[in-house]
Amino acid sequence: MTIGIKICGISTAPSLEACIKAQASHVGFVFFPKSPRHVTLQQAAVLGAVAAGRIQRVGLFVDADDSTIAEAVAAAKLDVLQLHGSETPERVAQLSARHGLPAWKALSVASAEDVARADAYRGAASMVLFDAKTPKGTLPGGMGLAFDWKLVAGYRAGGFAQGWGLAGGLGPNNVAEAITRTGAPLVDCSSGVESSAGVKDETLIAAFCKAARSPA
Ligand SMILES: O=C(O)c1ccccc1N[C@@H]1O[C@H](COP(=O)(O)O)[C@@H](O)[C@H]1O
Repeated sequence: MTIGIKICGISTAPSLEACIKAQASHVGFVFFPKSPRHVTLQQAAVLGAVAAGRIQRVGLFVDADDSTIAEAVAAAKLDVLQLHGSETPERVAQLSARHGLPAWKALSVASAEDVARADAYRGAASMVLFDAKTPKGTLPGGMGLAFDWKLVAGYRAGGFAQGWGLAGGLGPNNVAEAITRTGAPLVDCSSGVESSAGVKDETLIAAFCKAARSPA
């Protein structure tokens, strides 16, 4: 099985090139002003053009309004929407249909009940992305926090056309074990390949991608 690898929070051309060189499948551009990884429309347009046809471009949004999403899709020529807030199944389906793009729904997980919430998104989202629950008042992701992988081990993603993904606290040192223990077909990493918040490290990007293709 070819593992999907998404590196999120790309905001510079060198880090984008590092993802392509390391053969990641997706890069994420964060359209959430509270994030240290937020990109402007101008940055997104440049990065989106460089990425075109070389790697899939994912736009990350947190309960964003229609115009924010429409402007980002147009600027970066996004291939995928990643909805990382409290978007309902109806909102996910509406955005996917409006933009003609697959939509990934991120769900924060701390219990089996949180994982079961994915059922409501079958047929609406093309993928469910399980991430750790973060403390109140902090970012809803990108915090380097992991959850108990046992909760999603062997997850059956029927009804999600693109399957499912694992995020939260992944890095070069634990991604192989995470894949082996959960069977996740896609892994997503942001802070685990950074030297400081929002600053990607090209060596860590390469190490993460290599480790993800070498299950423990
Ligand atoms: O990366 C961010 O800044 C971010 C902000 C708001 C929501 C999600 C965000 N990132 C996503 O969070 C997960 C886990 O990140 P990490 O690897 O634990 O740092 C990942 O899906 C990112 O896409």
